[in-house]
Amino acid sequence: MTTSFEKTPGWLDWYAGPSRPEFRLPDGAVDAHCHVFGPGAEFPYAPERKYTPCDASKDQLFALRDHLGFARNVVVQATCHGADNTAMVDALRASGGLARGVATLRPDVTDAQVRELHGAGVRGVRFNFVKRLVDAAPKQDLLDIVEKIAPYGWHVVVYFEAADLADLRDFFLSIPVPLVIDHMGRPDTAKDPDGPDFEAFLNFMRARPDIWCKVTCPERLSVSGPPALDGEQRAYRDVVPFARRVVEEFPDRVLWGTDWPHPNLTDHMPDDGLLVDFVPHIAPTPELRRKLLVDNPMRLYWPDAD
Ligand SMILES: O=C(O)c1cc(C(=O)O)oc(=O)c1
Repeated sequence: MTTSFEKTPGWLDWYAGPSRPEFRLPDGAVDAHCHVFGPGAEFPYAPERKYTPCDASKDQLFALRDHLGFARNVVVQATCHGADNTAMVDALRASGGLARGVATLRPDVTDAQVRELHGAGVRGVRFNFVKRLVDAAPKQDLLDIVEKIAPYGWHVVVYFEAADLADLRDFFLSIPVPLVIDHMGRPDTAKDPDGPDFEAFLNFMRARPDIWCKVTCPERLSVSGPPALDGEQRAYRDVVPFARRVVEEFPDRVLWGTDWPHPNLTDHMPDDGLLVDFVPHIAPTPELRRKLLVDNPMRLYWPDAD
């Protein structure tokens, strides 16, 4: 049986034929936030999904990895697959150890299932608080999940909007495993990077030494652009001061990734080669770049690698 899906109206497909980055990634660089979508005919999208994407397969992801010069991927379960981690796990298994994963779990997940995911390369669970992407889960359910993953040394990836941090902060701090924040907690980049809102985010990061941050998604966070298209080397300038503050204050707990295939962008689809060229602007020294792209993700996802 062939299953076909109709993309959400206005869906922007990932950028075909990205440029080769001018910035040469350090050896062993990890794309620490990316997704696979389906293909829907093989790995159907979840009935409870809030969007239906274009397909973005593991082979296409691995081709992008090689083209951009990354060595490894961290594949984060996309919400369009709900808690069915099959497509993500299939990518991990096909990667020959070059991909780790972050899963979505339900509270009734069994220890045997967590163990199997661990064996496939999953090292974290994602809790999503972005209302346009998921319906809210009861906090107790999330804490029950934490109890099940903690023995495996996993972390919790949290995705939330800046405006919700004040309400979520105490809950986050009650989670007894490391936390990884998606997309810098989605700051409003029209505001002052030195103002009280971003300071509240930085203060949250200061609250515990095991809170990590992905300084990702300038294409999502930028208000004034310009977009990473047509060779633009000064893309998303308004996001730079935010990301740079995080990288400079927390050099040992920042991660970077492409966010390919960039779900739910509505304005433009970036050239991923030019997105890689954004990195030196937020991590201005070779040492910061090595930490961001190699040392930190390796410590979190491949701690046993040589
Ligand atoms: O902002 C988004 O729309 C988004 C969605 C997803 C997902 O659907 O999993 O993941 C992301 O990292 C970002």
